[in-house]
Amino acid sequence: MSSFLYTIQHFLHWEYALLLSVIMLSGRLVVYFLIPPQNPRQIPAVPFWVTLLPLFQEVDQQELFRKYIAKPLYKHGAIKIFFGGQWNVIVQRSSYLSEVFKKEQVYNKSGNQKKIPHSLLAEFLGSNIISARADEWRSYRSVIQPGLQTVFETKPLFDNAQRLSEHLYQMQTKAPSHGVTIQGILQRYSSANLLHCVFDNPVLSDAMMDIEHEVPLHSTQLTLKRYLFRPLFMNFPVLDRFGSVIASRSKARALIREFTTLLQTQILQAPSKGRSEKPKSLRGQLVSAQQDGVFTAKQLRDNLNVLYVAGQENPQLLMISALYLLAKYPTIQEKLRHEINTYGPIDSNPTINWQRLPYLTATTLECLRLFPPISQLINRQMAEPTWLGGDIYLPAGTYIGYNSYATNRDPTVWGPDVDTPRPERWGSTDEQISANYRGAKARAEFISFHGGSRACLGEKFALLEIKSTLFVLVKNLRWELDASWEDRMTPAGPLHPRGVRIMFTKV
Ligand code: HEM
Repeated sequence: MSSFLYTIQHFLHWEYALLLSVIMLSGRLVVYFLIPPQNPRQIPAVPFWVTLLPLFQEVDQQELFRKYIAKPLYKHGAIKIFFGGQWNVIVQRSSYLSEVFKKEQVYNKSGNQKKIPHSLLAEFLGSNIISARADEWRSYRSVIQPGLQTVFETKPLFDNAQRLSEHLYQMQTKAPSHGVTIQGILQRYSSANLLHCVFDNPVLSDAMMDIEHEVPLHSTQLTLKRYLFRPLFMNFPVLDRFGSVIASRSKARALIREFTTLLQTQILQAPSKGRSEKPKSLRGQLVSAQQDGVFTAKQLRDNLNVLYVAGQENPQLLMISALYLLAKYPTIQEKLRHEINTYGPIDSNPTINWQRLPYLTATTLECLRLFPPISQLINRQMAEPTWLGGDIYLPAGTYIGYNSYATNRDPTVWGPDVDTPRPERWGSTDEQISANYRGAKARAEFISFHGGSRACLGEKFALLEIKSTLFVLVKNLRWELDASWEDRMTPAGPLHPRGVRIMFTKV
């Protein structure tokens, strides 16, 4: 009997201990994850559940921003926000951002490979030119910068844009009662531009524009994006620790390997057929860096992955938003058409004098201001405790980032009509627009391409690409939003119109 009682008591102790541990662990998790840290004390926190809402319901992140984030963020210039399984600080005010961009050694770049090293995102992009810092970054930059800050040809961009406008029109005539879903074709188009102009591969570029046929690089990238950016894993990357027992994460890992191999074979090792390798082409720079021992095989792989993804994805997002804005605001589209038509005829190998197209430049900048493709990014960590702008105490180790969407729409900078597209705000002549653009970037009021020494290296190419695209499309087509498409933005990730459908007619 007594041994029976002992067993029961023992069992109860064991049960209690387990229960207590579970309660304590949950308590610690709640405290760790959900209760914002005390510091920085000077700024408020967005309730943790706001960033988790897209996991549970259909939301529009533009509405979430307006409802829960805009007011405290604009009031304090920075805010605490729960993202990627941890608390971070998002900086919005230009004067604070200028400081962040200038003091690299205090506001250390710290990408996913440091922040969440076990995650699939870290495995995919590793340590690369965007996320690395100090000597490692300088070494990457010495190789990559010459390949990106070269003179790009306009002809391949115009040729591809011409094919794009024909495809869009054909897609429209095949299903005349519905708007064209532009996202997929724009992914192929921006890949084609990047492959031809930056990676010096006209053959693969041509295949990308042949939309009747599948291109493995394109289809694998599409599937990989679907698997990699699952909201649950974006919000709780710690779950990637158990990736080997979660079928969808194993699949994502396999897709990363497949995509990486395709990039290596099709870009770096591709035969030189149809290629007129330029002395400092990005492809050539990368290949030489490995041959000369400047890059290890892993560094080459990580940088190629990030260059392809950033170089393809960001222009694609910008094109989606630009087509959306021009569809929604026909007056701007017509004014642009008028400027382009008065430019006069262009020959088959166009050398465009962009200075004669100020409204096109201003429209491009206005699209970039309203919908920066990288709408929010948190990839810096405090190397030491610092008072940001003398106002906000940031302890060492704090993760900080920026929200370009918020900074680019700051009403104290851009005026009360900040949410309305108005290309005229940039000026009417090329000189005015260039001066305003340079000034807004220098003051960190327009941060779509970031700023300071870590500013985007692809800016020149991206601007040429989007201007060429709009030039040809506006000349050939007129478009409007499909009235049956619900005008809403993506629930999470890069902020842009979700699945936008557009009706095209010939001009
Ligand atoms: C509309 C198009 C683009 C936008 C809006 C854009 C935006 C940005 C932003 C915001 C950053 C800074 C990221 C950070 O804070 O860590 C960046 C960095 C970078 N971007 Fe872009 N990007 C675009 C196109 C491109 C293209 C086409 C390429 C190359 C093919 C490119 C290459 C780079 C590189 C190499 C960096 C790293 C610069 C450094 O840290 O030294 N980008 N870009």
